[in-house]
Amino acid sequence: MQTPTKTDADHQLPTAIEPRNPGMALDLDWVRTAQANTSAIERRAKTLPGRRSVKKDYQAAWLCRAISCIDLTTLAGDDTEGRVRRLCAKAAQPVRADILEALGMTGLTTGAVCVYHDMVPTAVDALSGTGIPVAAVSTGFPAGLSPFHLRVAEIGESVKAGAEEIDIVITRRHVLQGNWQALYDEMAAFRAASGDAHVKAILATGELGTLRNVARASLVCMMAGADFIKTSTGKESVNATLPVSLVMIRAIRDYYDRTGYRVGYKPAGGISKAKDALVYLSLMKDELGDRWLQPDLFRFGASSLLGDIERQLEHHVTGHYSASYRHAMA
Ligand SMILES: O=C[C@H](O)COP(=O)(O)O
Repeated sequence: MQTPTKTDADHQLPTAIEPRNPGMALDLDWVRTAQANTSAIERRAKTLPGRRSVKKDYQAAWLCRAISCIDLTTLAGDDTEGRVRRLCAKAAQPVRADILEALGMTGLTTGAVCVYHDMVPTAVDALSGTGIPVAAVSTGFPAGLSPFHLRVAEIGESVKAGAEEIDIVITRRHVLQGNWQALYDEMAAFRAASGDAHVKAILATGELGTLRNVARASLVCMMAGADFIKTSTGKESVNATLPVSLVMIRAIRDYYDRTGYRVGYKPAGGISKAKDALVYLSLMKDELGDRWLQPDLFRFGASSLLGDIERQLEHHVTGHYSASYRHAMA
């Protein structure tokens, strides 16, 4: 794995986000021919975790890169303004100042803060002046089964409240019934309602039945203008996995090869260990190349990953874990 240098401005601050994917007409022939060879995908996925050892010296730089790609998330029924403000403070200073100083790193922030619509004004206020965007999960998250006009209206409300990124959830039924036109129309309407905001399409892959459905739904959402495709809400019983990631990443590659537009990728749900973050970064680099290692094209949707990365960075810098960490792990 190539090493990002500590002076690399790319991982100092998230890249400004512009809507980039204009979408295209629904190409049903392309959708229907999209396949996923499940056993080949699963074989390849099994080789990923142990295949690359990132040299220790490089690890800290890669972990900082991972931080810059986190959508730091709280999506709980008991979220409060206080919790969201603490999360935003953490997004603006994700790692203790002494650790960052020892790493020679400045200006490191997470990629975004991700909250429910109701918490958008609080997050926008708390992040004011930091340059960190707020991502809102809209459209009746997580099931996405509220009336269609309300889902569209919720997007408009989130944008009005200051969300610069909108994470929409698709109707799984459209995928399970192979109703690609309905999925395309839904996604296109969500894209239009988002205006200039950046749109991430949550496929809820754990509920789509097959990897082939994941491949097809990925293509349709990109055709309808999604700027990112995202695995999961974090609320399904199966969330981000490596096989699903391979399928979605390869759909992104096919879409880029055919249209010239780069769509981002966001694995979300259950990613909580620094070593898993390194596997995902390595997967992105292998399958899509360095350009997809920037926060405008890659995000982790994660509520607890940052804590583990911070502990690993502390260990890297001081050679030991804090007493509270040792106590917790004892
Ligand atoms: O989109 C983000 C996910 O909801 C976060 O899931 P997590 O709490 O398992 O990290």
